[in-house]
Amino acid sequence: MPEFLQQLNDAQREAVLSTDGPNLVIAGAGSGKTRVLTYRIAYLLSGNAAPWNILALTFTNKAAAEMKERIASLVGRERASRLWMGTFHSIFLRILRAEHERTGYPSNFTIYDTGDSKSLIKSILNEMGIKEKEYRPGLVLSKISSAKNNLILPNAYARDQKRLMSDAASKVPRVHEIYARYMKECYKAGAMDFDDLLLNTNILFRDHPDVLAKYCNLFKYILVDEYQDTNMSQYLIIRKLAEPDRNITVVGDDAQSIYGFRGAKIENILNFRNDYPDYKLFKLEQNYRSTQTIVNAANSIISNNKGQIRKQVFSVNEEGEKIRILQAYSDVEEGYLIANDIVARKGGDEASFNDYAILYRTNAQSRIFEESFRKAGIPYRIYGGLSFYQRKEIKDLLAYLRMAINPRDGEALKRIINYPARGIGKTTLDRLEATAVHNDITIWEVLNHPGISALGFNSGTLRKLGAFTGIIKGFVAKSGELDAYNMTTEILATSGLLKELQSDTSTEGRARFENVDEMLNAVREFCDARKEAGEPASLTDYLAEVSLMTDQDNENEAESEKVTLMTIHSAKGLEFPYVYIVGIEEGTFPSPMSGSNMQELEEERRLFYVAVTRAEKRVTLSYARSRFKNGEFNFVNPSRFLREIDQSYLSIEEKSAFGGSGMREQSQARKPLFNFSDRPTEPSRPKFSSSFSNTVSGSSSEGGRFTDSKFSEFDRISVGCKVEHERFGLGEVIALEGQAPDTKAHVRFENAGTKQLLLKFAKLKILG
Ligand SMILES: Nc1ncnc2c1ncn2[C@@H]1O[C@H](COP(=O)(O)OP(=O)(O)OP(=O)(O)O)[C@@H](O)[C@H]1O
Ligand SMILES: [Mg+2]
Repeated sequence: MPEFLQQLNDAQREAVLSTDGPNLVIAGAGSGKTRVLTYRIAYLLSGNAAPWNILALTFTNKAAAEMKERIASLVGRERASRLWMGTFHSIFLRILRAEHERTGYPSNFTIYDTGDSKSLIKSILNEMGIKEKEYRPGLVLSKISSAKNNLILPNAYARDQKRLMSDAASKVPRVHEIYARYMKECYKAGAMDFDDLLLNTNILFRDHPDVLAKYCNLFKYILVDEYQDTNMSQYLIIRKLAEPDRNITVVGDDAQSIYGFRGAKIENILNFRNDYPDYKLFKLEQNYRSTQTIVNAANSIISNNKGQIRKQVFSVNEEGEKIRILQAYSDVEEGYLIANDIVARKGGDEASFNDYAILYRTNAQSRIFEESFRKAGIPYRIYGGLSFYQRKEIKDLLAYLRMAINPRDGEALKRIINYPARGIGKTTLDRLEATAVHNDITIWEVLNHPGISALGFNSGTLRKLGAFTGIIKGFVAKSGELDAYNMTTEILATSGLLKELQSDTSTEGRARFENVDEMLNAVREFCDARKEAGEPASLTDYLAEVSLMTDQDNENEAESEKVTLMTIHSAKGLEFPYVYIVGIEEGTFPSPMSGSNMQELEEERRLFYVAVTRAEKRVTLSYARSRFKNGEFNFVNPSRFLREIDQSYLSIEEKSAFGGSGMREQSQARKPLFNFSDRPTEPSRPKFSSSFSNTVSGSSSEGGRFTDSKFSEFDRISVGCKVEHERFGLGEVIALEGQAPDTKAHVRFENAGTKQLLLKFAKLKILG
């Protein structure tokens, strides 16, 4: 037995050593599931298995890279290379490219991201005479995505009564037609969206048994991480590939299933038992990641869910600090509280910014923290959201690169046909597009068709279109010879993009230029790394890598120290010493959508469990009492999840940007903490209750303490006063109502209309 297996506990080692047959590892967070997969691969490699016979599917590219690194350190880089390890999307993209002749797609098919897909749906709606307002492209796309992930093709969709009824209920009864057209357009454009990568793999394996047999033979061992979040499409691929050897090991935790909204099925775990009745079950119970307090608190959260597989999780690490709860008056103040907290705590043991993570429910929450961190001088890195590759100038350049390898790519073409401006207007493009639709060809084919001169364009326009086509053809010709880097510099120079960017000397313009320069660096690094590893560095390879980046794969990851900001979804599988989970309010977390539905609420609770279990040493939870959301200012209630944590693991910290900080542990409080009267019942319409500040402080006098220190300055306020508000700007008080501390001011703002503001929360500056 290799020495490195000593680095596992008995249960983990058993799971690693069971190399043949189906294995299911079900275990709680931080118990070493990913570690078992990693060591299992190392163990297989230290025996007779060849790396190319091992298929390991991870949730992110980053997880795959880290695993590979670890395996290399255990068995040597040579053995660890050539593993089939990556996300479902990247592995099956590779197979679809290799087998493209069977699928009818070009080998260098493009991958449409969500933006491309939505844009295509908009064109289709336009053509069908449907208004975008009536059929929101995002909604249509999510319905198409759900169908694909359940392997329902357009014809089957049109017969699927349940889906048709659901569409009718959402007032979008023609989704099935849009779906059929969408599929056709993607195929014509030589493009696949993310779901297609899985769907087409299923179709490939279904229609070409010889291809399936080839990969079944190749993959002697199959391993899947985060199995609880696989969807139907992924499940079927794995099941097919695992035959006939059935050497399949999956690890997962039903309590961490958080992608139900995207079609992931916890039932896949139960199916595993039915599909492989001779399976071996392994349970890991010791959490190595977190303190006892964190593990116990997380257990108390998840025990509120009815639908779950019961399991033990314990920690023998130190007991650790209690879970802290910070209360802020507003979302802006929440940002400051946390920035101050990090500044105050960093130092001594807490030496590095890398040790801190801020986790939120939705990407939109990041802005407040970005601002407060910037002001406090805290370096941060942000994952997901509007990433580098979604910036306009980068998408423009990427569109040129895409055209160079696949000019049929309609979304890329529409993006750049008149950028930089070359006098090809919207009317021209509309006519080209209409002709393409009418003749069932692509815009590129229209441009290259001899009949284009008969479409009624004047000679000037024809000349401009010809020039554009010429430029793209030049790129296509070169893309076979040049590597990704040389191709990119060539395109920048010849397309006019570089000149366009250089001509804008404004601050924003310079920033755009620097971003493009940064991308050029990234392409160069990509090429160098590929060449060093003896792998191809073509434009096609580069674009595949960029398209398949997940929210966890931060593209400009610097070595420097930074606080991590990310959604809870993208924090899956990761760990940080100090974790802040923010915005724990009804209507934010749980999200407003989950208010009425038990299943969705349980998914939100699992998400909360995932968030808490990312932490090694300390968890800090925070909520605000008011939040600006969807352009509206709302008073909000603390989340029901706070009440669900066993209160013996909590401590409340009262801090405020107005000064004053005090910490009390719950054990010393006289009243239970979350026995508050404004128990949320209608999360989608949060209502304010002034009793909260008393209840949370444990006694009314402490609630009063806040009032005293903060509101005295408002004694000066009167009708006619000029005031300034952080968001609404300058205004004048036109009326006052109610008694302190619940006095409300009606303020007419110069640029924001009249607002009613509760003085104790509004942070008004009185100008006189
Ligand atoms: N036997 C062990 N000895 C020392 N450290 C361990 C052991 N098992 C796991 N760990 C460490 O505990 C942490 C959690 O392990 P791992 O990430 O594999 O858990 P997991 O079950 O995959 O968690 P999650 O459910 O969050 O994905 C890691 O830092 C890992 O290195
Ligand atoms: Mg894991």
